[in-house]
Parts: sequence; structure tokens; C-alpha cells
Amino acid sequence: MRLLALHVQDFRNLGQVTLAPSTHASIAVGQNGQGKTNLLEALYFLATLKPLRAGRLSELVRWGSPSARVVGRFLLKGAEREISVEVAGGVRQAFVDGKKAASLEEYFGGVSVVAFTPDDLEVVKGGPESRRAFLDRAVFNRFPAFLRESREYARALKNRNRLLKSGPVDAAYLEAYDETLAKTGARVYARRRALMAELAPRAQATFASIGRTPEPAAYGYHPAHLGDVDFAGADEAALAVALKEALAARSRRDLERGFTSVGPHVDDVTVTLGARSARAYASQGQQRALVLGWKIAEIENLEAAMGFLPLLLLDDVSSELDPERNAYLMNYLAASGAQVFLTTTDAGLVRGAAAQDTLWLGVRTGAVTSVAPVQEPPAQAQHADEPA
Ligand SMILES: Nc1ncnc2c1ncn2[C@@H]1O[C@H](COP(=O)(O)OP(=O)(O)OP(=O)(O)O)[C@@H](O)[C@H]1O
Repeated sequence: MRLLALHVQDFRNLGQVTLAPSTHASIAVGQNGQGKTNLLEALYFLATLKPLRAGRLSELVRWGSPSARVVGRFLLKGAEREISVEVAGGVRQAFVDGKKAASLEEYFGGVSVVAFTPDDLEVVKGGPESRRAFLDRAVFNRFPAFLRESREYARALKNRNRLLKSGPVDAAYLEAYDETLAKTGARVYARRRALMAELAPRAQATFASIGRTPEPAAYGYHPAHLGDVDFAGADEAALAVALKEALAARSRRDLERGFTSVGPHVDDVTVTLGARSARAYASQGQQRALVLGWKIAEIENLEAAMGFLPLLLLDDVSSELDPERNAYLMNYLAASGAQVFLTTTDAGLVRGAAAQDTLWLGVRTGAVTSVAPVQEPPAQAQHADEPA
């Protein structure tokens, strides 16, 4: 998969941007607040139909403009394909080769992207909600149908919560809601479980090579309050039964509190170092290495599953990593052959990922222009009497 051309119009502070990315690295350099992340967000939105940063769709439209548009021409399995997305009036519309996309599956059709942001690096020490979102982004990358499936679950959850809040409820009536919630929730469990089965061993191995830490890392996912069902071995129907029983068992408490207390929306990803919680015990550098291990594993896992590398979007990650781990990441990117977009305020930090054909971009007040390659600084002249 290759992105051949990108056009962005009135997306956040970007007016008009047209570029032909490098097959390897495209590096956007600029001061704070100029639009570098907005450029990555446009790409992320194009490839996932979801904003990179939480918020409303209407925030993506440039102030004073009626609509935003992002168009990408991709090379997919030897054929060219154009996908585009427009946001107007808080609603988004997706197109394939200029025609309204018939389904999300048709739209995504092999386009895959992995984003890596400074927020991701904070995910180990953050709350369960951010870890769930982090996990679900990886699940969606691996199984694009998950976008629809997780929405079905969210809708069923919203309906059940609305009912719980509405006052005394007939048990038989609530059961009908539980049925839908259990069925859609079992699909979410199964998708997350499948992703973790592929990803966790890879992430553990990657961490071992970058962690500089003797203790092994472990990444796990086990649903909360799901009774004694064998989560690793149960099929999806058995997971639905277990969730339905758990919902029934907690229905009284849920009615009192007015919300649903069991299901994929309350779960967490556990990350441990040695046998201890990384959240509580790992240093900040170790926590970041744990996320880096996960992200590299995610990229490799997608390559193994799809037969090609996803498009990689790295938003100013280098400034958050220590020099050794940043060098590890830059070497990984340069060696992987992936098509990657990087943003930075300091080109020196990402030069390690650059190759001959790197596209250097300058970003200033929403304008993106091609700029001259940022060269290695000349080696310091050495005096004859200095030790070599
Ligand atoms: N809908 C919008 N319309 C116009 N401008 C917007 C919109 N949304 C955000 N902005 C502007 O975009 C700018 C932020 O851009 P962005 O987040 O891409 O910065 P950045 O170059 O990545 O900076 P940093 O290095 O600080 O992360 C801000 O000036 C903000 O006011």
C-alpha cells in the first residue's frame, strides 16, 4: 500500500495542501501551533474516518469555511484507488473514486494506518479509558469491521443506560436490552481477545530488545466481572451467555446507579513489568518503552496479517523519547521500508529516519510547502592537539 498523492482543503488551520509524499519518509517541520499535527490528523481521518484527537467532527472544519475535504490516491495491490472524505454541518461523507462509498468495508478496502502520538506515550500511566481507546484503535486497524461492531455495542449500551435512568423497569423488558448488549459485547470481547493474542507476544519480544530492563513485560486483557467463564477458550456464543448472566446478576445495582457496570466499556488492558503493575512501578522511560514496544509490534503484526506495511504517522514522538530509544525508533523506521509521515519542531531528532528520497515539508500558519533537505550538521572541526 502506498499513498501516492494527498489533497487537503479547509481542514483545521490547513487551507489548501497538495503533496506527493515520499515512498519512505515525509517529514513536516515547523514551530508549535503551525499545523503539523493537523496534517497528520487529516491523513488519519482519511484512513480511519475518525478524528485523531477526541472531539466533534465540526471542529475539523476550518473556521469560517463551510466544509473540510481530504482526498488520497493510493496504490493498493497494484491498482490505484482514490478515497476522500468531506465534513460539512457536523456530518461526514465518504467517497471511493468520486462516488459515495457503499459501505465502510468498501471505503477502507485495504487502507491501513498506525498513528503514534505523545498522548500514546502517556497511556500506561493514564486511566483505563485511554487504554481502552488505545486498544480499540489497534483492534480497528487489524479488523476494520470493528468500527461498525463497536458502534453497535455503543448504541446498545446507550439504550440500556437510558432505560436504567428512566426509573423502575420491568425485568422482562430489561432482559430484551441485555440480549442485544450481550450479543454485541461478545463480539467486542472476541475482537479484542484476537488482537491481544497476536500482539502481546510480539510486544513483549520488542520490549525485551529496547527496554534495557531485566524484567519481562506482559500485556494482557481480561474482562472484568464476567464470572468464571474461561475467557481464553470460550467461543463468542459462550461469551454472550456469560455477559448476559453478568448483566442479570448486576441489574439491581445498575438500576440503582443508572448505568451498566459490566461489559467491554469498563475493561482495562493490564501492562506489567516483572510481576508488577507498570502503571504503579515502572519509571516514565520504561512506561514509554512499553508503549514503543506495543506500537512496533502493532506495525509488524499488521504487516504479517495483511502482507504489507501500514502507513505510519508519528506526531512529534521523538521529543518525548530519550536519545537511545529515539535512535532505536528512527533506525527501525529507516530499516522497515514503511511509508511514514513524521512531524517535529527539531529536524535533528528525526533525521535518522530520513533517506535520499525524503520529502521535507515546512509548515507555517497552515501552509505546507516543500523545503530543502535538512542536512547533517557539519562535523566539528578538530584541533590537532585534541584527543581523537
Ligand atoms: N477548525 C480549525 N480552524 C482553524 N484553525 C484551527 C482549527 N482547529 C485548530 N486550529 C488551529 O490549528 C493550530 C494547531 O495546529 P497543530 O495542532 O497542527 O499544531 P502543531 O504544528 O502540531 O503544533 P505543536 O508543535 O505545538 O504540536 C492552532 O493554531 C489552532 O488554533
